[in-house]
Amino acid sequence: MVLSLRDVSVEIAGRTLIDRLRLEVETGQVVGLVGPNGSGKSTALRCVYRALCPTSGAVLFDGTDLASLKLRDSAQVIAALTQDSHTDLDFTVEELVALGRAPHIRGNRPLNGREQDLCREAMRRLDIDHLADRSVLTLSGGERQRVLIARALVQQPRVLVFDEPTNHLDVRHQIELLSYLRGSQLTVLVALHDLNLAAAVCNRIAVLSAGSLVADGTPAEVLTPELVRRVFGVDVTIVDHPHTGAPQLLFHLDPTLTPITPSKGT
Ligand SMILES: Nc1ncnc2c1ncn2[C@@H]1O[C@H](COP(=O)(O)OP(=O)(O)OP(=O)(O)O)[C@@H](O)[C@H]1O
Repeated sequence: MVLSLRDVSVEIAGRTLIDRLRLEVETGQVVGLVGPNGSGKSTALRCVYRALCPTSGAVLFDGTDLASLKLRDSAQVIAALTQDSHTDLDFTVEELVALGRAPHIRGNRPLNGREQDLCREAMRRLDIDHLADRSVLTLSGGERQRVLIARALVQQPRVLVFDEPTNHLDVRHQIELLSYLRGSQLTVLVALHDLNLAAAVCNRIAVLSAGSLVADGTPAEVLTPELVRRVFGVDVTIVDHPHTGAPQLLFHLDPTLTPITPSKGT
């Protein structure tokens, strides 16, 4: 087990955001974290990439409590793409991607030839090689997201922690990214809102609701109409994907929801 969340709880200002979360991620698996807004997905991931310390419980990497490792050592093995990833500094795309090597570099050593090849390969894979000399400040949301993903890949981590990596990406780049993650043999813990993408890419899906784990299993085990109704409050019909057999959710629109109109006399 490469990554193991053992009864992780997070309390902030007297409120329990995560309640005794137990989650295992095996080497080479893609594990999806899904749940409604505010259910605690980002909070759980923050404990893994160490932006937060659990109030109780522990996150183990290869059996070692992450809290006992230097930040630099854990950054060598865990790379994160987060909701808080900033790109508000005037770096070029090439420079920002190269920063992914920072945890592996002592002092001001320049990237060696192998590392430069790695950066070029990541930029090619993420379809941003043509943007290499552009300032990241001038990029579109999807281009910026792809730069941050490339930076995480050149870190060559043992575990990738991705918080909504498909944000801003058009459908082709979403499919390319998730196909890459699925085929890469990388160990990935990824928060996703799109349940159909989660079903297509994840070996396992863990479902959070109000800070608690309410289901954990294969997509077919977890994504049932009952669970989707109970956790997300929407009705779905579930069919098997004709090529892969993965569950696909067909959502029912709610005909009782009507537009908001101003009340008379206001
Ligand atoms: N620093 C904080 N202080 C107080 N409350 C917080 C803090 N960080 C998160 N929360 C609250 O904890 C809950 C879980 O937030 P979190 O961002 O983990 O949810 P999420 O499942 O990632 O949501 P979303 O799908 O909207 O991104 C939310 O109600 C949020 O308002």
